Amino acid sequence: MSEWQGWIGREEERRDRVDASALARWLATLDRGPTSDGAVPQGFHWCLGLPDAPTAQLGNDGHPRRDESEDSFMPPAPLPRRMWASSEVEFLRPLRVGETIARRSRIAAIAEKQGGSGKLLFVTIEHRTHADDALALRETQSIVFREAAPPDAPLSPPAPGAAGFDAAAWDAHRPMTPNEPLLFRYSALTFNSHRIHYDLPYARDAERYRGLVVHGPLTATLLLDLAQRQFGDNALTRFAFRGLSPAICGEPLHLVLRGGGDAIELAAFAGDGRQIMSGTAAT
Ligand SMILES: CC(C)(COP(=O)(O)OP(=O)(O)OC[C@H]1O[C@@H](n2cnc3c(N)ncnc32)[C@H](O)[C@@H]1OP(=O)(O)O)[C@@H](O)C(=O)NCCC(=O)NCCSC(=O)C[C@](C)(O)C(=O)O
Repeated sequence: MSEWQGWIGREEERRDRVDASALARWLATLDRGPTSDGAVPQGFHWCLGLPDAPTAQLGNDGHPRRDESEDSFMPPAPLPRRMWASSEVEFLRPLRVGETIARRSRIAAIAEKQGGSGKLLFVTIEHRTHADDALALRETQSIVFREAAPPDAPLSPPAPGAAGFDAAAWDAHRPMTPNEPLLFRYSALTFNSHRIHYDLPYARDAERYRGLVVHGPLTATLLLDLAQRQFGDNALTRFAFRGLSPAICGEPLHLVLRGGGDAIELAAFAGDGRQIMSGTAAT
């Protein structure tokens, strides 16, 4: 039996409210206007039910410390470098300003794997989000913990090559460059104090990234935004994404999609063609 068996099934519940001011800040962060019907655009749910551990209880990476205690929801992964690996979201009904949110989360699986980059520990969490007592969203999220990088490890991802990105194969393309203010605003919106997103010496020296890392849910939110510009606000019934390689702040990011109906393909690429994220969705 895995040493993690006792953590499977552990649950937590967080309560929140869809707040008009938070929504206004989210829309400003994404450079977009409100929806025509007043509902909250898809992607905003990642700003709800946030971790609120006191600052004194944060670990070296800026996340709430993970330990064996009864109040710790996340298992005490011995691997220090945390990343958001993937998510599968089902949108059952749009959220509206003023609604009361209850999100129940459950540790569904913990799996050790050997990856090309070293030892990996995947923690899979199932979330159920109710808005005014109606089930509005289901999400299965995977967080990955990676082993420490030796202090002289080459910075990752490798410096951009020259190949370039080809937009011709896609139906919609939004080029952009995530910058420090965008990353700061997204960290603030999600109350995420993970240092890889704002502390360059830490990101480079402790975790061996080439620069500040763009949040996985921010890239996913930008893809959802692209899809909603194409198909309409709250048009998607499901969205799944997988982080393939870190996006670096200050470097070009190409957000693309193609297809329609139940066969929408989404992706994010770096300027040199390195794929950052893959995704699928359906209307
Ligand atoms: C995760 C890395 C290190 C693995 O890269 P690797 O080369 O070591 O692994 P691999 O050899 O490609 O795969 C090994 C195994 O892992 C699985 N696997 C591999 N990748 C995934 C994935 N994404 N989701 C689910 N499973 C995955 C893969 O299927 C395989 O399983 P198998 O042995 O059973 O066949 C690499 O893919 C990578 O760097 N991805 C980018 C992640 C990223 O940039 N996330 C966003 C930034 S971090 C963040 O936003 C944080 C936040 C918001 O602050 C916060 O803490 O919550």
